[in-house]
Amino acid sequence: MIKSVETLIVDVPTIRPHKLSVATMNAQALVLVRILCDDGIEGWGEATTIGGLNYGEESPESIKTNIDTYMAPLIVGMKAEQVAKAMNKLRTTIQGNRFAKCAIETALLDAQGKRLGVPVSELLGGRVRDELPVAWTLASGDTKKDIAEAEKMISLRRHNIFKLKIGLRSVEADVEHVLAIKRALGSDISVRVDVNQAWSELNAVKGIAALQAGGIDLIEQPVKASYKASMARLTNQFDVAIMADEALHGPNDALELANKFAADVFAVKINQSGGLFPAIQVATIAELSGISLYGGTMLEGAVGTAASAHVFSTFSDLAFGTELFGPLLLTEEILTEPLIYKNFSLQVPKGPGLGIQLDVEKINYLKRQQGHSDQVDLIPA
Ligand SMILES: O=C(O)C[C@H]1C=CC(=O)O1
Ligand SMILES: [Mn+2]
Repeated sequence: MIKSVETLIVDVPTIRPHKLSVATMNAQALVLVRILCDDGIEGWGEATTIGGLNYGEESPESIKTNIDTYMAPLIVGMKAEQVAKAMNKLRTTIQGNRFAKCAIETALLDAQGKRLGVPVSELLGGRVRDELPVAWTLASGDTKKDIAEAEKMISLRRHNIFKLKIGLRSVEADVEHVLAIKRALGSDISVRVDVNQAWSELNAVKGIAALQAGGIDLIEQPVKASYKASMARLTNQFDVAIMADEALHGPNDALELANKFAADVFAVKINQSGGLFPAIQVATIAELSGISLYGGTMLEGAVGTAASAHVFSTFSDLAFGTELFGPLLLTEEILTEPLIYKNFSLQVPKGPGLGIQLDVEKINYLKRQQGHSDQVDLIPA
């Protein structure tokens, strides 16, 4: 039986300012969910947003409040081993709130995996890989610093795929920045861009043409999420892969984008999809439509990253790899044993459930005290 659902917010500073077109992040707020079951098993889940409400329509505070007030009472007392039934109750009773639902589904699956002695990946159909290639996002905003950061990552054998956050400056300035980095890193290194919806279609045509000519491999969400026809025209016009990210809020969007031929690649995210099973549905729609897959992140900490890794490990074709670097952007470790990054990849945990152990003392020390939401360290773009 599900005995209790606890939520807490943990604010963790980033290792450097992370500059996106929508916000500059100096910290990440992890919303952690702990579900206690009457068989003594506990499960952990996590939701994160990017820049409070700058990126999406849920905030860390809304996730916590909505779980505490509306979701927990619906599932407390239900059978903990009936994860699908509990999630069905939440999904049929509560509108939206994909991130909150994802955190709860993660915690229930973590507990269920521990109960059955199997990794979450096996509850999702089974992993086909134990390692996931991991891109790093260069987002200092400074060309020289980004090149130095990339070179360091390559020499550490931590990352050989780099994604650059652009869209704040003029198209010309951004293209110059990206191509300077591509030239410095050479042809063996994959360089991609994420525009985070910042371009008009006209700017996108200009920018993508120049980036394609300069050897860039992937263009992520160049225009607004709602401009699906525009995404379709860009996908049709250019050889370079166009990826949908913010346009993908779960399986229904995936179906619409696939039907409109509006992307070459889907960035699958467990939080944006509304949970681990909906994320798998997004991937299934992609696979059935000939769309390539990329394992995305909402800059989750260790719990959400481990959960994402279990999901992505089930994808047979992960042509563009993943960007599961969230924990590496944070200054504090919240696991007793950190996730393992080596040989340009993240190892998918092998133990029961998520296969991770939370450092509860550390989490208690870091957790936001009630009424201190002003701790969030955010600079709007
Ligand atoms: O992809 C996004 O839009 C969000 C996120 C993922 C990596 C990163 O730096 O930001
Ligand atoms: Mn993106």
